[in-house]
Amino acid sequence: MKEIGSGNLRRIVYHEGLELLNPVEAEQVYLTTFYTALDRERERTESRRGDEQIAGTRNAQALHQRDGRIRDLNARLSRLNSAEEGLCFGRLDDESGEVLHIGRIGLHDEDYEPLLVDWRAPVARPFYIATAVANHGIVRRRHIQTRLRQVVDVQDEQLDLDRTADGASQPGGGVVGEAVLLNALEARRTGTMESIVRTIQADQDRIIRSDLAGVLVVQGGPGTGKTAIALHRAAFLLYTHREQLEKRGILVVGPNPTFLKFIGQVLPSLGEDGVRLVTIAELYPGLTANRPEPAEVSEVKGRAVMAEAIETAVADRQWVPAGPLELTVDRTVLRLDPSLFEDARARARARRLTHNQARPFFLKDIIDALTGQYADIIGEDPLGGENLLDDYDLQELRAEVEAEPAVVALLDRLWPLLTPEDLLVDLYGDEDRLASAAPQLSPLDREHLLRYGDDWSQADVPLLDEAAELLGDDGRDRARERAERARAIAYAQGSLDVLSGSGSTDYDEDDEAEILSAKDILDAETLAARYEAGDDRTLAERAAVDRRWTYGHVIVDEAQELSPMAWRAIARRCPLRSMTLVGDVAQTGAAGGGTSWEQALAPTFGDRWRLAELTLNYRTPAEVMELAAHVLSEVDPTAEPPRSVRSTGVKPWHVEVPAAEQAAYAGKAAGAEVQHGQVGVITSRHRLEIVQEAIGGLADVTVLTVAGAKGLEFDSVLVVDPEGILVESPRGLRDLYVALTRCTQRLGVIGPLPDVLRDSDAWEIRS
Ligand SMILES: Nc1ncnc2c1ncn2[C@@H]1O[C@H](COP(=O)(O)OP(=O)(O)OP(=O)(O)O)[C@@H](O)[C@H]1O
Repeated sequence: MKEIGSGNLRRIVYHEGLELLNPVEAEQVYLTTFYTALDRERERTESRRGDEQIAGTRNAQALHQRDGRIRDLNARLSRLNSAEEGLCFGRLDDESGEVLHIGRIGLHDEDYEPLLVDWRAPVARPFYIATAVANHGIVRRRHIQTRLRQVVDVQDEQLDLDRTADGASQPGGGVVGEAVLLNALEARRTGTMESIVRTIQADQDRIIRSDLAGVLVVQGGPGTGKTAIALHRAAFLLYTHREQLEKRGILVVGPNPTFLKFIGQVLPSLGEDGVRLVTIAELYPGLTANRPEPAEVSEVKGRAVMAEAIETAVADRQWVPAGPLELTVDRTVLRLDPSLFEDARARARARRLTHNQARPFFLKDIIDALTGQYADIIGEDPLGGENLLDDYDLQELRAEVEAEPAVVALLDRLWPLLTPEDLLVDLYGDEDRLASAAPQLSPLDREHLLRYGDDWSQADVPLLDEAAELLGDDGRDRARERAERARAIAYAQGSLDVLSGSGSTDYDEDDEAEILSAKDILDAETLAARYEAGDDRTLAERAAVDRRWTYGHVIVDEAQELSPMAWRAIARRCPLRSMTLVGDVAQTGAAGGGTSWEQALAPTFGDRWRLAELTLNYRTPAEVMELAAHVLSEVDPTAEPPRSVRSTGVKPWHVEVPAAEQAAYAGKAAGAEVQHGQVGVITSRHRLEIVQEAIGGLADVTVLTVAGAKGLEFDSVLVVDPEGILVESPRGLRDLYVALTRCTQRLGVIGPLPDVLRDSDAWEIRS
């Protein structure tokens, strides 16, 4: 598509006399033109794809290029399809009367002149940031509301202070497109997050368009749009740096699977794939890490000292016996001194390889020594002459030593081949090993780690990852490479079959020389290249099975929850350190999470990160935020609560019911609240089951603990047993703050009020 020059708005005049129409009718004319262009582009793309699919070629390289083109066309088609809903939503008029329409994607007319501008293009930016004071040359911003392919409303903001326009409003309240924004915020929630592309605010836009390079931390209170921004930033970065990011992709890390489901549709609705959404538990391929464990255990596992503990645990597996050892090979007794092992270990370690990579070098040293000693004994010349064995004999002896079970067992004890899982199972299962590897931990902390079994919790994942780095290839990676190679061969073979089966296809004489031959198929390098081109898995699928996959950009949501060990695992996935980390240190629930960004990030990133802050709350009504602010001031007296952009006029309600009746009351109240939309019932961990039973699968009602509710939102929220939430975790106050700030409209609290909320007259008291 033709690029539009920054700040140089094109005049687009399609129909004479448009200005005589009312704004809705005038915009309808434009909109119809855009949809015509969209349909045309779709048809063109479909027909190009059809042509590619039936095109015959006998040239192997051309075949692969064709597959690549089909993939690109598919991506283009899904982008076009995703733009159907709300294709155009804005218009800018500049001082010279030029007009620019902003949409979900860019479109051009038959002459390749720009028609509709992608919201991410630089020229679209004034739509989000222009104000009457700094208008970027724009005199009017128009918000266009559509349903299906019809314009239903337009709202104008006059940005030229000298002009007066009929029906045009001045931007107010510090927000852009106030009426449209408030409409969006008032709308009932659907249970999944939606794109905010129509109403991104100026401070959010600055973050979305911030440079790709470096670590950007976005701190903002509840509802300030951090998640929404992080996802739109991913879409922006993919658009702006497509070449760079398409190959490596973007990783989005979220707190739990429910949250990932909640946000999962935003990027596809913006026409973007190439993004992998995961929880920390999924970072380590081939493992399900869902074993629940007490918070204090996870906290110990997340501490930075565990990196040293893992390193020492690996070193401890490179064992040197305290005294001399004797081994018998074919009735010959060999005596081995500890210094032999020490020297071999020092030489192997000096190679600076991973444990498994260094192993063969260590083994070779020991076997050389054993074979030498063995040969000295059995080849000794009784007459005192030179050793009687020749090279052939020595080789035989060496083979004998290598095969000797006692030698194999000894070598496995001295320097075993280890998987990360082996290392951790052995470490957790042995008090002495733990004491040796983690002397920095107290006996109680080590007791927390002590366990038998090989199932895993989320907090184990960063430790397994750490171990994998130090141990290196344990043979599984090679097995994976072999499997990939087998896929490549199958792919090449498939191509060959297609070629040999398509004898009737026309082809150039020149192509003949390049016909895939058996020799080509056996060429590993060619195969690898072809495999890349022929791999039809999505980027997310390829990245998911490869622990060492590194991404072009990493986004972490609810980043305050990550432990130092989790940060190390994340940083490994992005050596370029191009990251966006969004969160709120006042909402930290995990015992090992951070309560200040400096403290959380220093061990991994030092001070090499930049901070952006958000202060407006788009979710929680002012009436609810006023209450939540009491809790925040207990969490951190210096923290400023985010300012709600709207109030609903509805007071939060509270009812004091005895503990035994709270669940039943919640069931009744939830039944009444569903008339207002999606209901979230948030309760303490120990009341979860009983409240779930009382709700009994009511449609549009979700029962969760605070940890499960992180990042989510509902039209109405019922907080059941606030005291329980407060006392059952050392971060109880922060948990209560999170629970109170999940609603977009209405809040009810069931159970005795904690002191921090008691004195407020913001409540409607129910009996
Ligand atoms: N510019 C905007 N236009 C419309 N809606 C917005 C805008 N910014 C935020 N929102 C809405 O506000 C709500 C809160 O946004 P989001 O969940 O991204 O906030 P958050 O900062 O991640 O919150 P929390 O920290 O509480 O999880 C969402 O419904 C989101 O769509």
